[in-house]
Parts: sequence; structure tokens; C-alpha cells
Amino acid sequence: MATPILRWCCPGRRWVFAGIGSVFRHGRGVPTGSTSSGKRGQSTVAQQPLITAQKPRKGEREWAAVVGLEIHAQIASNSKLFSGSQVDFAAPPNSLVSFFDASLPGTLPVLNRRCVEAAVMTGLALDCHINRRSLFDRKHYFYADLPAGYQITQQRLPIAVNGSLVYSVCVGKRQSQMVTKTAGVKQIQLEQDSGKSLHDSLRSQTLIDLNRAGVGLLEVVLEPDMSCGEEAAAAIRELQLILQALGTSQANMAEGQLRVDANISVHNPGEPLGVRTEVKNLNSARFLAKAIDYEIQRQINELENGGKILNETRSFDYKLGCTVPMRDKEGKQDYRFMPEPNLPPLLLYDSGSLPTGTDPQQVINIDQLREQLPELPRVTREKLVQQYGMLPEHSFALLNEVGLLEFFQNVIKETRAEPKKVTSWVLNTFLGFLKQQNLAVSESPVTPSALAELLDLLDRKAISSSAAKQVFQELWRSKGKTPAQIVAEKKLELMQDAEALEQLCRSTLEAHPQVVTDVKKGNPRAINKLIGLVRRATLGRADPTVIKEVLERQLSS
Ligand SMILES: Nc1ncnc2c1ncn2[C@@H]1O[C@H](COP(=O)(O)OP(=O)(O)OP(=O)(O)O)[C@@H](O)[C@H]1O
Ligand SMILES: [Mg+2]
Ligand SMILES: [Mg+2]
Repeated sequence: MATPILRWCCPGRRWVFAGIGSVFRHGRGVPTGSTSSGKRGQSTVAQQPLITAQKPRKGEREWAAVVGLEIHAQIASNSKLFSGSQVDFAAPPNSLVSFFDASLPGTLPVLNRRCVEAAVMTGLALDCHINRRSLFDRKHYFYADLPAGYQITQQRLPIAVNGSLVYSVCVGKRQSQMVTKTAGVKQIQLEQDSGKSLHDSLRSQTLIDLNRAGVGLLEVVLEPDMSCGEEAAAAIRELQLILQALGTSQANMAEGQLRVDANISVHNPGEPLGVRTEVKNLNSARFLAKAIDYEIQRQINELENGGKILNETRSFDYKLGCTVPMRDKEGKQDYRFMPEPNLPPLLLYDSGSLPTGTDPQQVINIDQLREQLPELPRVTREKLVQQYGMLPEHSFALLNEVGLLEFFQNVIKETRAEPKKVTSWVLNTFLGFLKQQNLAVSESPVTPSALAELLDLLDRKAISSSAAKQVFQELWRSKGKTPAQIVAEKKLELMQDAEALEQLCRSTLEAHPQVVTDVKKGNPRAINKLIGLVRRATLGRADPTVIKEVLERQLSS
């Protein structure tokens, strides 16, 4: 097979198109300005290409790619969706399985209130309409880790519909510009998770663990409003942050708490959307992006070579970086949906419509849940930008790492240093050290108070910035020492004796007449050489800006 060459585009790469689907041209990778129809996926920056479009050459075809996501998020709840079994992913296999989870005859589902509340809160956060009446259905398929032979889900009337997910992608030469985009949320439905099948290839056996069977899931279905892997990955990261802020799911992709199915199709702009394939169970944002980009190119190649796209389910081979067919969907998968007879319609209320005489504990009040909504990541980021004059990408970086924002805010509370300085130290030095050692913020040996004290020393000009870096390294290594102790031990405090510094500068000028001549001739590097010489003489304890001032004054007198 020929090596696929990317011939389509995405924001952040060279060619950007807003609207539904980026437009790609097969042949040379130069997009045109037209977009396919559709009101979703609107960029708040502009609904126009960011660079001037070129017309395709004669005989060349344009391609637009369309991506829609189905996201399964495990609900953070102590018990399962319809049984009292505990939810604990570290428990020994099959230790948390009730009779209902194993589907023994005579057992009945009892809906978990916490899961419903999580679905409503997620729906509200995503600007959805919450259905006051929703229904449960059985979706039948056969698999060994689904003991009932059906999954209880919400096919006909889900709990939330018609929302939107606002997310941002980086564009521009250095990915420094953020473009805000919106993906429609078609629906959010409550459903059960299946058990886990563990394939033991050595003994040709499949082992079944039912601990996960019946755990509550939120299926969030996004409209086909994205146009490449990068957009899909950004949308997923944003949803992850929202779920974590709400506390409705831990949404850790690596641990399978957030799993994504990507639906992908390509078409010629102006024509109806193409046949979609579905790449199942992607559990990292990076692989999601890779799988989508590969699949777009595969479909374009297939169509260009006169082939046809099958409405099939595919999986992503992480090692080879390509998608491979799993099973053909066309006409073969009949889920035989039917209403779940053992669950009544799920009714929700507003404060104004509570049924009289009912115990408020027995009903779910949407207005009450709305009041409990925490600040959403987008709002937090906007506040950071406004309050501290932070660059938008810095506000993203602070939220992308668990606990980093709290760390930053604690440093800000304790230091007199400027927020810009704090941002730079937290995002460059502190985060750099964490990443290098693969540590979480909670595992950091440097506390916010220690960093605040270090920044205060810098702010008071008690130490130079290079000394501050040394102190930080020592703080990281020594665990428990304070910055002041390290500065004293290592004799890093800046020279405060102005007369001594004057003297040192003067003797340096006398000892290096050639460099002085160079400075006078206008060689810009010569002054740096002099500064370096004085700094070395002070063992790095003098502030380079002060040295420069003194030297310049002495040179001009
Ligand atoms: N032409 C298309 N190209 C790409 N994505 C599409 C297209 N049409 C629909 N989609 C996306 O496919 C997904 C359909 O999800 P939905 O849950 O409604 O159905 P399903 O995939 O058939 O069901 P299941 O839950 O069994 O996987 C949505 O995310 C939607 O945005
Ligand atoms: Mg679905
Ligand atoms: Mg699907």
C-alpha cells in the first residue's frame, strides 16, 4: 500500500476553514474557500478561511471531512446505575457483582439518584434542554460480558438534548492563537456499562469480570461538527475538564473512565455528507486525533481510487497507527430496541412544578441542581485572563494539569511578586520539573509557600534570577529546607554593598582596556563581557542589571 500523504487540513496547520468540515483538495493539499452546509461548528473568530483560498485545478476534487463523537463517561458514584453494588475499579475481579448485575431471574432495576443528578448537571453545564420526562430502553446484543443480553439505555427519549460544547484550538505559526469553536451536543443519555472481557491468549481463554457490569455511564453524543483529529482532541479535553469540574465523572481516559467512539466521513463540498465509519474505544486524546486523521486520509484514498466507504466499525491499531475493520454495520447489527418494562418514565421537576404533597427528597429538582453548578473551566480561564492579564494559552495550561491552578492560586496568595512572574515560574520552571520527573502536582516536593517565599526574595532583589533557579533546584532536592536557608547556606544573597560593587567595576575596567575600547567602538557584546567578568568576581551575587548601570555610568564619566 502506498504511504498515505496528508492532503487535507486542520486549524493550526497551514489551511484553516471554519464551518462544518474543513475543506481539502485531493491532489495538492490546497483548500478552497467554500464550506459544506450546516449551521454548527461555528468559529467565533470567523466563518472564513484564515488564508486566502485557491480554486482547485481542473480535474482535482475537493474533500471535506466531518467528525462526530460519542463519548462514554463513567459516572462518579459509589454504587451502580440500577443496583446497590459498590463501584471500585481496584477491587478483585467479580467481587462487586449483585444478583441484578449478573442478571439472575427475578431481580429488578432500581434507579440510582446520584447518576440521574450527574446526568442533569452535565446536561445543564453543556447548555442542553433537560427532558422533564425521559425513558429507558433495552438495546440487545450478544456478548459474554453482558449477562442480560441487553443494555439498558435511553434510545427514544434521552435525559438531555440539544446542547453545545464550546472548545478552543490553537492556530497560527507557533500555535499561539486560540480559536473558539462549538460542537453541538445531540443528546446525553444514561446507560449501563458492560463487564470486562480479559483475553488470555496463552491459554486461549476469555475471562469475564463483572465488576464493571452495570456501572452508570453518560453517553454524550456530539453532532458531526468537527473536521479533524485536532479539533476532536480539543473538544474531548474540554469535556473532560467540564466533567471533572462538575465531579460527575473522574474522566480519566487512561483508566477507561472516558472512552470515545469517533464517527468519520468525507464528502465533496456542497454534496450530502458521506458514509461514516466508526472508530471504537479510543482512550487517549492523542490517539483519538491520530485515528481520525488516518481515517480521513484512508477514506479519501479509497474514494479517489474508485472504491466505496462501508458503514463499518473499526478499531485503531495503536502500534501501527492505522484503523482496521472490526465488524460490518450495514444492515447486520439489529439492536432490537424495546422499552424497558421494569422502569417507569424518569420524571424531573422545576421548583415551580413540584408535585404537591411530595417529599422533596423523593423528586429531582432541576433548579436546585442548577444552583449547585460550579464555575466551568471556560469561565475560570476568562477570569484568569482578566484578573492577571494572562495569555489565553497560559490559562489553558494552568487548567490542563490536575491541581496546577490551585497551586498557582496558593502561590499568588502568599507572594508579593507580580502575577506574570508567578505564571512564568509555575508554567515554566515548576511544571517543567514535574514533567521531567513524571510527577503529579500533588507529588511535588516544592510547596506553594516555598515557591512564594522564593519569588519574594527575587522580588526584593535579595537574590538574582540565576540564583533563584539554583534555589529552586535545591528546594526540589532537599525537601523541607526553606529558600532563605538555602540562600544563606549557599551564600547566594545579592551583594548589597554599593561601594564594594563600584570598586569591583572600576578595577574590572582598568584590568580590561581592550574590552573597554570595544565597548566604546560600539561592539554590543563587549558590555556583556564586562558584566560577566564583574559577576564572576562577585561569585554571582551581584544583580546583572545593577552591574550594567554602574559600568555604563563609569564608562561615560
Ligand atoms: N456522516 C457523518 N459523518 C461523521 N459523523 C457522523 C455522520 N453522521 C452522524 N455522525 C455522528 O455519528 C454519531 C452517531 O451516534 P449515535 O449514538 O446517534 O448512533 P450510533 O453510532 O448508530 O449508535 P451506537 O450508540 O450504537 O454506536 C454522532 O456522533 C454523529 O455526530
Ligand atoms: Mg451512540
Ligand atoms: Mg456509535
